[in-house]
Amino acid sequence: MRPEIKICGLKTPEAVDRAAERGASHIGFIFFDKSPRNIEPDIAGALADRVRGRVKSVAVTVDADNDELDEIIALMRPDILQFHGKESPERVLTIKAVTGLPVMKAFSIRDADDLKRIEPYIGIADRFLFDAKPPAGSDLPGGNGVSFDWSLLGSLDESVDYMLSGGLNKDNIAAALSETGARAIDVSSGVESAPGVKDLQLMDEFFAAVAEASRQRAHSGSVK
Ligand SMILES: O=C(O)c1ccccc1N[C@@H]1O[C@H](COP(=O)(O)O)[C@@H](O)[C@H]1O
Repeated sequence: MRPEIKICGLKTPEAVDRAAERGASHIGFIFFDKSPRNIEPDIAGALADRVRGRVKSVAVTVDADNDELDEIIALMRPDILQFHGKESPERVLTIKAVTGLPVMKAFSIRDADDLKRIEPYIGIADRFLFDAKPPAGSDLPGGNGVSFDWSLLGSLDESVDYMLSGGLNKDNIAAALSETGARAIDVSSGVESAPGVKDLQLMDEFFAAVAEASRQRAHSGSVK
């Protein structure tokens, strides 16, 4: 079965429309000043409106305060909040209760201990997102185009619902799916021609690579 696909860091109508045409399940908008993908909430709202009801929109924030979240929710009207910082389980719980929105909590993974950090969030976060640790010196907690050791996910309980992220692209997505059996994937810089610039051709090639990998896996009878 084809995984859910989130295309993250969108900034143009063309890229939003192409993601929807190709069957993206989610589109993500980045609210982080230092990111080349940073976008204003009202612009993100207008972009999300193009596909509202067909593709879920995700607001990606990093330790955002209440005022920032209020503004994003009012102007963008996201379907899901993605927390990509050090938000505590209590913070996730509070924001869910106050906003009524589902929260996807991101974790950066390098070793098995990093995966243990999800434990206090089980039953609180609606989904997890596993990304790589940022390279030394990076200003960004995500969107760095680097992968982690996917075999680490083999230790996860089947019931843990997650999106696989970090350095995915058309050339490695088949291996990533085969190794992890991920039911949802997230890509940003792997479909860009330059930081923050989505490339429609690379997006097409990514969707095609996912479709081909999914066909192969169905053909081989893989259940992972
Ligand atoms: O993309 C960013 O600039 C960003 C900034 C701050 C927090 C998260 C960010 N991106 C997230 O990281 C994943 C992985 O990106 P990539 O595919 O490795 O480039 C991306 O999908 C966003 O969810």
